[in-house]
Amino acid sequence: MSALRLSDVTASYGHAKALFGVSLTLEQGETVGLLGRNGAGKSTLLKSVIAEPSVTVAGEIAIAGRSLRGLPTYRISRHGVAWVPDDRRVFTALSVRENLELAHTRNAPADQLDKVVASVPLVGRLLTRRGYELSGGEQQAVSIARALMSAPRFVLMDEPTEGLAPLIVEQLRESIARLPAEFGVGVLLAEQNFAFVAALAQRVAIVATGRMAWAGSTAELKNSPDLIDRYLSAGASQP
Ligand SMILES: Nc1ncnc2c1ncn2[C@@H]1O[C@H](COP(=O)(O)OP(=O)(O)OP(=O)(O)O)[C@@H](O)[C@H]1O
Repeated sequence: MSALRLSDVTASYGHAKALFGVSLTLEQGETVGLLGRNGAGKSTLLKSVIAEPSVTVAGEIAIAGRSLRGLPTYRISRHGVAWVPDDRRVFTALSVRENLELAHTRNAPADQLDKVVASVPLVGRLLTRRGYELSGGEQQAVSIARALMSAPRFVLMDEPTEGLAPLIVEQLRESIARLPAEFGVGVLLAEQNFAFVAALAQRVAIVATGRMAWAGSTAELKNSPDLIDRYLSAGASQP
């Protein structure tokens, strides 16, 4: 089991800085919540890890002590980091099965599709459907399933519940809950939905205006209404 470690990471879009010296560790087999208001820097942190081209990153990001510095996105993916973007990016003209098969890499077991479908059952019922026929929640399930097709060590999810109905959010929660044990992955869950994070994550980090504002156990945050008021969006669901 290895860890993904961010140390003193600074990120900017051109001249505009969005992250200021952020540090965070994610172990394989655990789920960590990344909370914060709109514009706090959650997506930027995930994009920094995968070296998304719009972001310029300084500081250290490493897996098991091996630096990812300077590597392009596809190489970082080969090191075992998968990203579930907030806009889901399902190929609309392809079937769900084709969307998943395209993401099946050589390092992953031959039966990875069966394993993924067992963990994300919603996707199993959709295999012959085209991307354009899917609801937002179904697209989200496909996006998560696709991330698993490369047998990653770490999965970075960007607001998977955004805009989704409670019933499908519950199905996604059940699937995400299985991932650390069934795939051995570490899940970094960027969210504004605190109830969703609290149901899945043992630890939580809060970013505010690009800085790490607080980090600790989910249980501690649940019992800290002042922190919730200060750092989470008004109306963020509470457990
Ligand atoms: N492509 C971009 N170009 C310039 N600035 C950007 C870009 N993307 C994000 N930003 C800025 O970076 C800061 C952090 O944004 P980010 O998207 O990381 O926040 P977030 O916490 O994910 O918010 P949300 O919950 O709204 O997605 C914000 O000030 C935002 O305006």
